[in-house]
Amino acid sequence: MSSSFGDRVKISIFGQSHSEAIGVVIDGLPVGEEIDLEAAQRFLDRRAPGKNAYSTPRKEGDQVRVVSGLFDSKTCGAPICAMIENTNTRSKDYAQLKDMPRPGHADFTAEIKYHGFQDYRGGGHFSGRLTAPLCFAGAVCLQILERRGISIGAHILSIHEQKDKSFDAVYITKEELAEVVSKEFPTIEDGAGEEMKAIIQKAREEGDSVGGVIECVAIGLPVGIGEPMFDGLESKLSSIVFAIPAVKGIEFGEGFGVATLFGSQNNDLFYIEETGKIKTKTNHHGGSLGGISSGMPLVIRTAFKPTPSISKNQATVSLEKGKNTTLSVTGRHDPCIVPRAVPCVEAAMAIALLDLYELFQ
Ligand SMILES: Cc1cc2nc3c(=O)[nH]c(=O)nc-3n(C[C@H](O)[C@H](O)[C@H](O)COP(=O)(O)O)c2cc1C
Ligand SMILES: C=C(O[C@@H]1CC(C(=O)O)=C[C@@H](OP(=O)(O)O)[C@H]1O)C(=O)O
Repeated sequence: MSSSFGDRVKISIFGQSHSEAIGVVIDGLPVGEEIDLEAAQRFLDRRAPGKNAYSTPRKEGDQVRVVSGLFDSKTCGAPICAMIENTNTRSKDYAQLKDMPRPGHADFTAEIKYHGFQDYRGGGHFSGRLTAPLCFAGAVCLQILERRGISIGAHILSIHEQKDKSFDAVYITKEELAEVVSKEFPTIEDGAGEEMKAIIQKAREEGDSVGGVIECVAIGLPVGIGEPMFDGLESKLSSIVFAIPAVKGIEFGEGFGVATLFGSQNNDLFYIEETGKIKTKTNHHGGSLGGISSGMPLVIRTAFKPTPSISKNQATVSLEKGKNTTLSVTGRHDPCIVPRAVPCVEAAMAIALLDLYELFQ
């Protein structure tokens, strides 16, 4: 399996949902960078399962243990290795799923690809649980980026058909980002958040699940981050964001909306600010021109599908018997992935941006 990302700052994620531990090795970080492990832990806590009614009931402390790579709290040139124990596994929930693949999950494709040798318990290496080490790596990268004047924050833009307000793609500030990120249910408008919680609760009661969209933004980027073709901002960010399980779409700036605009509507017009800085009046391009940062806020929207494991009866097959059958998934599942995935998208963006920033240096 290939679970590594990055050219300068490289991460490699290991473990399975029900193995002894999961973790990440981070290589190529700039040296002498102080890493506040308590702040990193707080970042991970935003994703941790088992904390509220719209999360899986599986309770994990997600305490990170850094076993190497920091000396006197600073990056020292050696790779950081961080481990997170799996403490609350219940593998019996998965006994029948080896034979009857869940519609929408990776059971079927993993079974065929790995000839039945894959660890199917808890989704194995395909589990959303693997976003815990992704968040640790992201938290480390975020701290380094903050020191270079770059801030990242995300919010829930929609759940099912309920929408929150969008970020102001031109004038979004660091303070606004910090405020939304500090919320337990991160929406800009609290009323929209309450409606979303009710939608998730209803889906859960009906044995169903819902999806949604996360909007994430980076501000303070200098002009020039991103390499040609395959290593442009869009390419790099898409590649890491699609590593988050259940992501099915990503948009930059106006995204799919550009298809219905005229050039005169979509072009972002340049002007010179009093400071002498060149900016654009609008931000349909979402901060990326030619895959290179323009200095405007970098705006992405990520679509998450509804959680595949639901208790409604659904058609599947028995692989052993070679027969059609039906399945109602039991066990502990998120009725909606989106609320816990907010820091995952921030983390993915931070890792990709630090990797590209180090090339830009
Ligand atoms: C934070 C997080 C939590 C998730 N929780 C669940 C879950 O409880 N049950 C489930 O079936 N899928 C869950 N998923 C999604 C599956 O892991 C994912 O759909 C599956 O691995 C198949 O991958 P794909 O959807 O990207 O194709 C979660 C994903 C994330 C990011
Ligand atoms: C444990 C986490 O989420 C898990 C993600 C997940 C999946 O299929 O992705 C399925 C469930 O696993 P289990 O059946 O072992 O409880 C979730 O609880 C986590 O995010 O830390």
